[in-house]
Amino acid sequence: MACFLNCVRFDVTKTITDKPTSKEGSVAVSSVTRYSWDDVEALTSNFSRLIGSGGYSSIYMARLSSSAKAALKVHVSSHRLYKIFRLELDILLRLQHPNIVKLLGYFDDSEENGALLLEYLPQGNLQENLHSNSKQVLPWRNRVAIAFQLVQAIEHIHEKCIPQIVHGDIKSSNVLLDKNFNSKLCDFGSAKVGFSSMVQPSAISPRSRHVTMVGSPGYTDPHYLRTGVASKKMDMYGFGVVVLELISGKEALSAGNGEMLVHV
Ligand SMILES: Nc1ncnc2c1ncn2[C@@H]1O[C@H](COP(=O)(O)OP(=O)(O)OP(=O)(O)O)[C@@H](O)[C@H]1O
Repeated sequence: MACFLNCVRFDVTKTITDKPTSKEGSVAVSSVTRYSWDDVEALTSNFSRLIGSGGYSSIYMARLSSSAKAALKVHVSSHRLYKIFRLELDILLRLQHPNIVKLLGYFDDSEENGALLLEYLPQGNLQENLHSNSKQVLPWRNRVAIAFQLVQAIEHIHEKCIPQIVHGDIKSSNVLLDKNFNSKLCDFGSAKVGFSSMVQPSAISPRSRHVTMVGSPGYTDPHYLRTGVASKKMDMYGFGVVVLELISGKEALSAGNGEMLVHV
């Protein structure tokens, strides 16, 4: 319990520059807790329960109090991945929307290590709910609501934030579900903000032979793959694939024959 007393509470809106604001007014998370590493260990009971993992991170169950649960996303320790953590942190600090995962706090050593404390979504991600045999079949009304809520989250980052945000990795495993199966978009580690969301990345030069592209097989806009130019359209392409998954119940990329759903 001592750790909670050590937490630094501050108004993050005062520390952030160049923050996107909503066209409906200035929107930013008003208060987010900055934790020490000791706090992180205490919150997760020494990382005792892994609840998810991704390419860059591991996600652990955390407890804020005896009843309140949260999810702690610990980024893999490295200088390169620290930049992804900072990007995701900076974006989440600025976003507040019912269909976007809420940031509760974070740990940042300003060098290589970072962690995000997020609201806990007990029904896991949409991919598991659609394609795992152990899960109940998702009713049609939930599927329609999830599609509608996901596109509202996308509309918010594209049209209501200044500068605009392109998520860059819309896929069913980045859509989390709360206890009532409401959807929350997560994972802003591939996002592009403002001008950078409309330009060709520097890695894509005529002379460069190796091009680093972000994207998930089955969901990536072919135009982005051809040109490297990120745009809002790449998010809409990913959204279209998720809608196909919701309607058909098939995976974006078949584990069996590697066939892409968009080609079926
Ligand atoms: N807030 C949360 N509540 C419950 N589960 C979560 C939460 N955040 C993440 N997860 C679980 O962890 C998985 C990975 O999370 P996330 O996509 O944020 O990680 P990542 O390292 O950025 O992954 P990627 O490989 O897609 O880049 C999710 O698909 C989900 O199953």
